[in-house]
Order: sequence, then structure tokens, then C-alpha cells
Amino acid sequence: MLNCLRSPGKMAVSRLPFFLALAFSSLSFVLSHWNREMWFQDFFPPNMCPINAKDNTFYGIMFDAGSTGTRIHIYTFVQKSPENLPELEGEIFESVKPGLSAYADQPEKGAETVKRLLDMAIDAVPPHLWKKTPVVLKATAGLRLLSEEKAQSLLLEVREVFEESPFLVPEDSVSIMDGSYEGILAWITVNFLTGQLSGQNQHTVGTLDLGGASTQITFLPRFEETLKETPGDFLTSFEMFNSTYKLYTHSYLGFGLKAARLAILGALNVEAVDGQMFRSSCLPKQLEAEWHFGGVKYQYGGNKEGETGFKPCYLEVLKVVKGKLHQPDEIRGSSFYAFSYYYDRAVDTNLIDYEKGGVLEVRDFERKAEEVCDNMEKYNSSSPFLCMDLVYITALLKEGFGFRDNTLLQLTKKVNNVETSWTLGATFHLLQSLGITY
Ligand SMILES: O=c1ccn([C@@H]2O[C@H](COP(=O)(O)OP(=O)(O)O)[C@@H](O)[C@H]2O)c(=O)[nH]1
Ligand SMILES: [Ca+2]
Repeated sequence: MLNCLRSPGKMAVSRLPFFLALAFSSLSFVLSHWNREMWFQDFFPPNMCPINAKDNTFYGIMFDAGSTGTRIHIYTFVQKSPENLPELEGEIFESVKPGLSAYADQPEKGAETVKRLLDMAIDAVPPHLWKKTPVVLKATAGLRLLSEEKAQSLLLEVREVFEESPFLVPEDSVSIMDGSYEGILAWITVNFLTGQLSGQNQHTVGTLDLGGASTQITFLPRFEETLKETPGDFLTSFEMFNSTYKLYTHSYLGFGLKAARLAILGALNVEAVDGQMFRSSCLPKQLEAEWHFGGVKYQYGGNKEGETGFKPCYLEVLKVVKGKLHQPDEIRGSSFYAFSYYYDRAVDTNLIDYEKGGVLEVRDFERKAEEVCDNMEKYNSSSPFLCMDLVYITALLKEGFGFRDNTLLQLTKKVNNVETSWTLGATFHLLQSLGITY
């Protein structure tokens, strides 16, 4: 087997089977909502390893500046012959914690974390291709929640790091991504990797992404009714294989798992958090601790005297979720791909295997929440937030989006060894918009 590692550190290199390459011919979409065009064409998945860089190999570097961490994805593509379309060959992935927003008051330090990741790309991409390899960073909810001034100074510092690198720095290479893009691009990635964007019988799958600060839901409505009863800004038109699709997508800012913890504790958007103790029935009774998120320190603890456990916790969480999200009827009976914190918490509680993922029903999260919340002393060694997180996931799915107890969720971290992240969709768009088709 070929060794794909080109620099020290924890890297994952992924390869896709060739059958996907054959299945995927061209993809384009038009975002009518913003009157913008994006063409995703000519990308075929992989069957080679980046270490075999030949003349026909090219790269794309995409940074995901998330609220809890910053990640680099270095994608490798191969153009086998001028008349053939390029294939996606593999992915090198690395991440650091915390995310950029934790450096709100030290933008230079934040940019240093990006530089360290970018150094990996210097090792991974052959020097003669540096100038042709675009590098882009898109920030998500963590930066959306910062003040404009703080967010902009972070982005400026990162831009300087890019300018000093040997890579191609496109215009607008460092930005905060619109939440709708986040959902759409993740949907593109998942449906591309599962081979649903090609051929006659396309059965696309909906996607659920639960980040630290925001959460996205995206699917292709099948019923005219759904289109009629959905607010206009939840719908986005795009073209693919000469067909026009209307996608339902929405990003809920402040509904990511960690932002939800603050909301449940009553600490979200509170001005002076210093010295305040935020308590919840979702936490172990005797707990008193500190938690850092988005560069702010919070003190939190359990209900020393009052109630603790699943029931009181569910009522507390309900206040944060109920009536706050749009509930499309159509999704009640459909199944969805779910990743990020849905995946992590399912792994933490042995609902699924870390490597394989698995299929769960919504009620599996509820059962596990009851088990953990009513036996908090037994789960002492894991995160003190485990009960709160599971109850939030249950309430978000049931009371927020309106899923049924038996709605199926396909918990997935990687498809054919490629991360189910919006970054692949974003890279397709980037390469196409730059006309990088060798
Ligand atoms: O390439 C990635 C990037 C993020 N995550 C997951 O996304 C969640 C964190 O979300 P993030 O920091 O991106 O927050 P956001 O900015 O999206 O709200 C955690 O479950 C991570 O494991 C992941 O699985 N793969
Ligand atoms: Ca994310």
C-alpha cells in the first residue's frame, strides 16, 4: 500500500473507489437567491495517492475556520488526459483547537494557528505547483457571532499569512461564509460522495450538521406543498445535470451544541458574565466549574438544592428550542445524514462505532439522554455536559425540526474515506471559478 503521509502529524488521506469516478460527470448550480452562479463541473473522485504527484496532478487548499477548531483540507485532483475530466484523488486533513474566535483579542496569535496548518500544505504540495494552488479560508458561526471589528481583524491577519505564503491567493480568499452556503455545500459534498448527483435515479439525501455555534438543515423537497409553505429565504434554486433543483436550507445561528449550552444556562448574550454562576438541572448536582467558549470564561454548576435529571432538564431545554425553528412537514418521514456533534455524541455514548458510524432512530438519542441524565453519577468521568448535550440533540430533532421518534438518521463522519464537510463542495466551486481545469 502506498504511504500518503508527507509531513509529521496526524493526517488522514482518503481515496475513493473508481466506480464513483465513473458515476460523476458534471454538476453545476445557480444560487438564485443571491443571483450568483456557481458551476461545479468536471470533477471526478479519486484512485491515486498524493505522493505520486505527476504533471497532471493539481491541488486545492480549503480552511474551515469553525467555532471550535480550525481545519485544513488539502484536496488532490488528477487530470489523466486533456479529454478526460479531472478526478478527486484524495484528501489530507488536519485540525487544531480552539477555533479562531477564541483569539478575538489576539488576532495575530489566531493567524499563527492558520500558518502552522498551512506549513503542512507546503510539505504536501510539490513546489512547482505552489503558485497554481489556491488557498481559501471560510469562517463559520464562531466569527459570525463576534463583533464586525474583531472578526475583520482576525480575517486581515489570516489574509497576511496567505499573502506571505507561496500559494495562489484568490480575491476574497478569507471570509465569513453565509450560513446558507454552509448547508448547501455540505449537501453537495455528501450527495457527491454517495454518488447521488449523477445518473437517472437520483435519490438525494438530506443533511443535518450540528456545529458548535450554528446548525444547518438541508434537503431537496419532493412535494410541491413543501415549496409553497416554506419561507422564501429557506429555498435556494440551483441547476445540476441540466435540471433545476430547489433546495431547502437554513443555518440557525446560536443553535450549535455549544452555543445551546450557553442558552440553556441563560448565559448567551449576557454582558457581564464575570463572577456569575450559571446553574442547570442538566448538570451533576455538586458540580461547579469553569468553561471557556469564544474567548469568554463562564462559571457553571448543578442545581445544588433543586431538581436534576432528564425531566427537569428536558423542560429547561425546551424553552430554548420550542417554536424557534421552521418545521417542514415533509421531513417527518424521511431519513437524513447527520454528522459533526450528532456523530460525536453518538460515539461518546456508544450508540455508534467511531470508525463505522451507523443508523439510529431519533428515539435512540432520547433513550440515551434519559439513561445519562437519570444516572449522572455513573457518567462522571465523561463530560459534565453529556446529559445536557443529549437532551438538546433530542429536543432539537423532535421539538425543533419536528422529526418523528422513528425518523432514521445515518450517522456519518466520512464517506469513502473523505470527510463529510462543506469544504469539498466549496473546493469544487473554488477550482471551477478559477478555471483550474488542466
Ligand atoms: O472537518 C470537520 C470539521 C468539524 N467537525 C465537527 O464539527 C463539530 C464542531 O463544529 P464547528 O467547530 O465547525 O462549529 P461551527 O462553526 O460549524 O458552528 C464537531 O462535532 C466536529 O467534530 C467534523 O466532524 N469534521
Ligand atoms: Ca462546522
